[in-house]
Amino acid sequence: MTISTNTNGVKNEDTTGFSIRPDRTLSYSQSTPSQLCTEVSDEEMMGAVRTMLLGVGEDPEREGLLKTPKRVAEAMRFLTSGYSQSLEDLVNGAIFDEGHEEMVLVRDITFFSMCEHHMLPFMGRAHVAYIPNQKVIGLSKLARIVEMYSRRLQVQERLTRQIAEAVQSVLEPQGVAIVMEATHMCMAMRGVQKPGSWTVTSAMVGVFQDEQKTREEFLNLIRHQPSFF
Ligand SMILES: Nc1nc2c(ncn2[C@@H]2O[C@H](COP(=O)(O)OP(=O)(O)OP(=O)(O)O)[C@@H](O)[C@H]2O)c(=O)[nH]1
Ligand SMILES: [Zn+2]
Repeated sequence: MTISTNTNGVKNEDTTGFSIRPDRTLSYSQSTPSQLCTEVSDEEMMGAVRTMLLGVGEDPEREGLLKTPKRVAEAMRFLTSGYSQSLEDLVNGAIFDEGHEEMVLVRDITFFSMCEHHMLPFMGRAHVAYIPNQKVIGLSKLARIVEMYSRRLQVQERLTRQIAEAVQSVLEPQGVAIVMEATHMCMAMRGVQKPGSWTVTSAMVGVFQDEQKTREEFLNLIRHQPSFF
């Protein structure tokens, strides 16, 4: 099976050549540098924030900034907490043998991540679909998978692919389809300064890649706006 990842469109050409083999579903991109995280103490992280405050010409001793290093260190720990989670713990055995073989789609899963180039946020919505091979997964677990990989330093393409790989590895379904739509603060607040631009990435596995009809059904379902909220 091959995952195709595309930017600025949801067409399905295989642009990456990335492939999942049964013997390496947890490839490098799934690995977590959690050991590195624990080697740096909170005090060291706070010291680095203090240095940054000095670097931007601020006075870390002024009242409003006294607790800022601690707050920033805590915020960074939270925003990267996905490094210390595992897929197995997250799924918690919530896989059910339902004999279901039709598409399951959880759409509009909001996510917040941080770009690894600038450590600035990018955020948007993820749409996660799969076609079961008898087994289904607890719906919230799909959102939790999105959350775990989002809470790391990322590029959107890798994030999209990791979610697809994760669903594939825990369920072994007939296919997985992911579309992520995000806006990047490093492109909005700084640099090229283009607020309002959206980046769309997709990853298609199995039948979603092989069968145009299945892919189109998925793309149609995420186009329609649900009306409840
Ligand atoms: N493909 C991809 N690029 C990203 C993502 N997040 C940020 N980038 C880009 O990473 C690139 C880094 O480019 P550099 O030239 O090294 O850094 P820079 O000088 O800060 O670039 P500018 O943002 O153009 O000012 C920029 O083009 C960003 O838009 C992402 O998720 N995917
Ligand atoms: Zn960036």
